[in-house]
Amino acid sequence: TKQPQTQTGHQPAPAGRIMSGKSLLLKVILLGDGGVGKSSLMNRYVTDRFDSQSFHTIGVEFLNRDLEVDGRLVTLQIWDTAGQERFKSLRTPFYRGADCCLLTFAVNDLQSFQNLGCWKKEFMYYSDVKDPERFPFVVLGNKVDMEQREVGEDEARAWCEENGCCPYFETSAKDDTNVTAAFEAAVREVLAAEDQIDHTLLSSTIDLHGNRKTSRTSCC
Ligand SMILES: Nc1nc2c(ncn2[C@@H]2O[C@H](COP(=O)(O)OP(=O)(O)OP(=O)(O)O)[C@@H](O)[C@H]2O)c(=O)[nH]1
Repeated sequence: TKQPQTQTGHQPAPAGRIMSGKSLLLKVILLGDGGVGKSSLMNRYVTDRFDSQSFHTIGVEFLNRDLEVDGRLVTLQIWDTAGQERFKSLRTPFYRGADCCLLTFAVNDLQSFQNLGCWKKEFMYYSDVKDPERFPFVVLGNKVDMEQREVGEDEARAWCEENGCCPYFETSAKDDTNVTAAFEAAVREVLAAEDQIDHTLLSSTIDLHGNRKTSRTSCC
């Protein structure tokens, strides 16, 4: 059984990597159309509950959960945003300081899948991401418990490959399918991106003019 430590709030997290006690504090943000199940995924992961009557989010909310990934203690601060267009100005100020973005759609809603690119663009526009090519995204195809699908798994995986080779998870907040795996993957993506930066800095060279030279490897 899960024994999460939770905390709720409505203040933006400070930007940058900070420690919460002995654990690393990571901010992940859930984006996607209204009704795809962002709040349900966060609540399933942190409180192990599912509400079939959940209300639309207004603005943003966050919950914390402590976990250990590959021997590292992490406090995951999960930000759930309002997917409805009318709440755009309330959610975008909270994109800053995110360490990972979880782009979410519902597999029974083609439009929500087609909008993934818009969500990615919106995130990149309002966040303070320094290196867009290395920023970690994870894609979640939610509601896989529903019988009628409008988006196939292959189609979703192809989109992920074309859009930065981001990991893809088919989830159900209702049945608790792949929810833990998806959030843990987000943490691993952040840690891997940091390791890559460290590695790049270590392996880079300074040329005669004082410029740092690095060679970039493919993400796939
Ligand atoms: N069958 C099924 N229903 C789900 C699942 N996840 C969420 N729902 C339902 O879908 C509806 C919308 O879920 P929310 O979690 O509120 O969606 P949201 O993306 O947070 O919506 P906004 O707050 O408007 O952005 C609710 O009725 C949920 O119970 C799932 O995995 N399977």
